[in-house]
Amino acid sequence: MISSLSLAHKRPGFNAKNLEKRLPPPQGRGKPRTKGEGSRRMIENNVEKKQRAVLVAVDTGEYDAQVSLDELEELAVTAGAETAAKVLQKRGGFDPATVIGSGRLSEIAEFCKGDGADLVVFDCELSPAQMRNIEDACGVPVIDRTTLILDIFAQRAVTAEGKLQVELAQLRYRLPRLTGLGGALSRLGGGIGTRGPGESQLETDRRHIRRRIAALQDQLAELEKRRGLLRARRKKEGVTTVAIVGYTNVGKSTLLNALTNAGVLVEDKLFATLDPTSRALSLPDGREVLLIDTVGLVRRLPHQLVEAFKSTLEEAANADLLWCVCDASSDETDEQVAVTRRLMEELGVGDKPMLVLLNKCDLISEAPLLFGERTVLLSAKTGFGFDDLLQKTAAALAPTHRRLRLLIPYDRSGLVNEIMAGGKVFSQEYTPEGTRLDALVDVRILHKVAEFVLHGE
Ligand SMILES: Nc1nc2c(ncn2[C@@H]2O[C@H](COP(=O)(O)OP(=O)(O)OP(=O)(O)O)[C@@H](O)[C@H]2O)c(=O)[nH]1
Ligand SMILES: [Mg+2]
Repeated sequence: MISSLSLAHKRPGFNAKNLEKRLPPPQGRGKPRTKGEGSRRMIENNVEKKQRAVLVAVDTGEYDAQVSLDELEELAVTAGAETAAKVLQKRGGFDPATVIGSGRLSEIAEFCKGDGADLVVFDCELSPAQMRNIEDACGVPVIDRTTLILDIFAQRAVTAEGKLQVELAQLRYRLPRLTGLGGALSRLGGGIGTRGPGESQLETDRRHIRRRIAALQDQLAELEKRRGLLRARRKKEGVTTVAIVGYTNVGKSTLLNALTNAGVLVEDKLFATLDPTSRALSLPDGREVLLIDTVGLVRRLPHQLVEAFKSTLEEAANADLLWCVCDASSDETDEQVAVTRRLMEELGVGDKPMLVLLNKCDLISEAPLLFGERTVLLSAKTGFGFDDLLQKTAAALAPTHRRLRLLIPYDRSGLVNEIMAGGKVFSQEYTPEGTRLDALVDVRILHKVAEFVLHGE
């Protein structure tokens, strides 16, 4: 234990501050441990004790590994763990057997065996063999970023569809990783990476899992069909939709709640929202739009998750306008917008009209450089910028209706019914000349009512 710590101090990349700050309590430290004991203890103590995780990233220069590692830490904390140490290793590429170099691996192994940590989380995806090799060396469960995110999703899914989607993604991800994992099944008792609906299924054989996957796909297809019908009906009824998309924890749900009293759970945590909630919102031009909250994004969102949440994200893909919310008080504002744009492109809707909402501006003193015509400076918390947001939203949406004052003669009163059916009437008065209306008229019937428009009122 001591030697691993002092080594850690000397080695660049090992976050010594974290190691010092979050040292495990002295009892039991240095006690020899057999393989598997860690997981048993984890189950016993699961309720009152947080898992202590070593977080590992390899910097191959492909992306900003430090930022990604910091985000991994946030994800681990969200999943209920605490950081025991952070390790960043610069390498030309991943080691095919163990991802990181053998020297660094034995350092981490020593740290784990000395009771410094009971979980190792890798920022990159691990192959089944890599997972097994690292697990054998460290004697504690080893998971990767995808498993971690899936675990958070499993904890947070609320609706039937959300739960099915998470279970499907978990099973698909675990299936190839079950082969030959021998001892690994014993670790499926609890803790990060093992929660969620998949637990009982995982103790049975792969065939059973495959059957379960097929059943889940059927159920989801059924739900997706229903969702599709709903979307088609909305479209037919001419409902305009605005989807709130963006990075996790930027304030999407807070905004929906502030604008519509939706009562969606808001938390200072990643992935508070997994299921789309929609609420009606009135625009200044009198139009009503449907506002849809969506699942938050993270950088390098695992492909399985995009796949799993495709139907949910399709709500965004099918919207008439996107509100891309980002956190103006973060150093990562640009990256948050970029991640969202990339995902929209992946969904094939990169060219959809989009407003960029710079939220949490109550936390900043200067307006960010990003500011422009299609940008709104906003605070979901204080309400600052709401007027601007609604104005720009109305302007960004293709006009479907026009507000008009009309005088419809009684022999054409069929038109009044038509206006009511396709638009909205604000006031109606019966005069000797006919029905006077103040109404939002569907642009598709403008030609029919043009001669009855009252000008100059
Ligand atoms: N200061 C400040 N805090 C805000 C503002 N908007 C949201 N927050 C806080 O940011 C945190 C995250 O808010 P949520 O609305 O849950 O964020 P979200 O984007 O829906 O997050 P996910 O559902 O996890 O993707 C909460 O603690 C909010 O109180 C804002 O305008 N100003
Ligand atoms: Mg939310």
